[in-house]
Amino acid sequence: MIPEALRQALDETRGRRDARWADRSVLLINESWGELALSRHGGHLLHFAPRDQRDWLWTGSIPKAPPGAIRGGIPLCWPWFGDPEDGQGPAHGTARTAEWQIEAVDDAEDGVEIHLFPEQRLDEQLSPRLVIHANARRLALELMTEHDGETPTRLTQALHSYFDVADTYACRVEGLSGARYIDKLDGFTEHDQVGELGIRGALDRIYHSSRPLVLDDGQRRLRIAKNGSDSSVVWHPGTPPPGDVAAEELDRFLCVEAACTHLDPVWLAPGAQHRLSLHVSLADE
Ligand SMILES: O=P(O)(O)OC[C@H]1O[C@H](O)[C@H](O)[C@@H](O)[C@@H]1O
Repeated sequence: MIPEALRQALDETRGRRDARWADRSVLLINESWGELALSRHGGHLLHFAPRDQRDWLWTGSIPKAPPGAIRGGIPLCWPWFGDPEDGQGPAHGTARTAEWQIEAVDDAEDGVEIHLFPEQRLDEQLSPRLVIHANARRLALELMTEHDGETPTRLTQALHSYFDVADTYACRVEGLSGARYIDKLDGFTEHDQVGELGIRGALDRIYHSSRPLVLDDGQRRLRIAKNGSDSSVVWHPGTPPPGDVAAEELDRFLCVEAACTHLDPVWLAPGAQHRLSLHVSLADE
């Protein structure tokens, strides 16, 4: 599910073109393999759907005006996840509200490969780059971080994917059984997941897990795999919805995020690199 104006703009797109949506510059792609929409504000993937399939990602219809962050798609939480340790700066870091430059849009694997980097320096020592791979069978994102400074430094981050679902409260997330998690809605207490995870209401959990997951919404099963991440965050705000989520859209998404949180921060030495990646495909194919 994506906003009507974005839907219309995609319907009017043949091939690849630049357009405006919600006061942002977006790249729209509508090709034989499928569709994609990418905002330069935030380096933020807003939409992906293989040809003749339901949307894989959800983006809300009442986005905040820039420089506010967009609710939906795949926000880039970088160079920290959640609140900053020193209390300085916005939740989830500076990348999701920065302007990103699209460096290349290449044909690859019967689909597209898009390379991006931020227009301005976002951290004193760390520099990110993003590569998006999309075709009829899969969506993959790689968020690369390079340490080009002089002292060891700590990174937390997330590819904060909002998946489109038929009904949030009918969803099951498979693959977390037995995993230890921190329940942010229960005072950051630790628990063990017993059985598969069903969504019944508001949820904000960090699972200590690197395993591939399956998101089953009763109508579709998406396989969500990752690399370079030992935290899987599962989030849904429940009621009342945040100000930038319409009440009737609240049960149409679930966030399942590939993250490096305070449970598994990445320590980078000068010259070192880290790659966080997310790979989404239909399960059972
Ligand atoms: O409202 P945002 O800053 O976009 O954050 C949305 C959510 O992101 C993550 O999933 C966090 O675990 C949540 O605690 C947070 O509420």
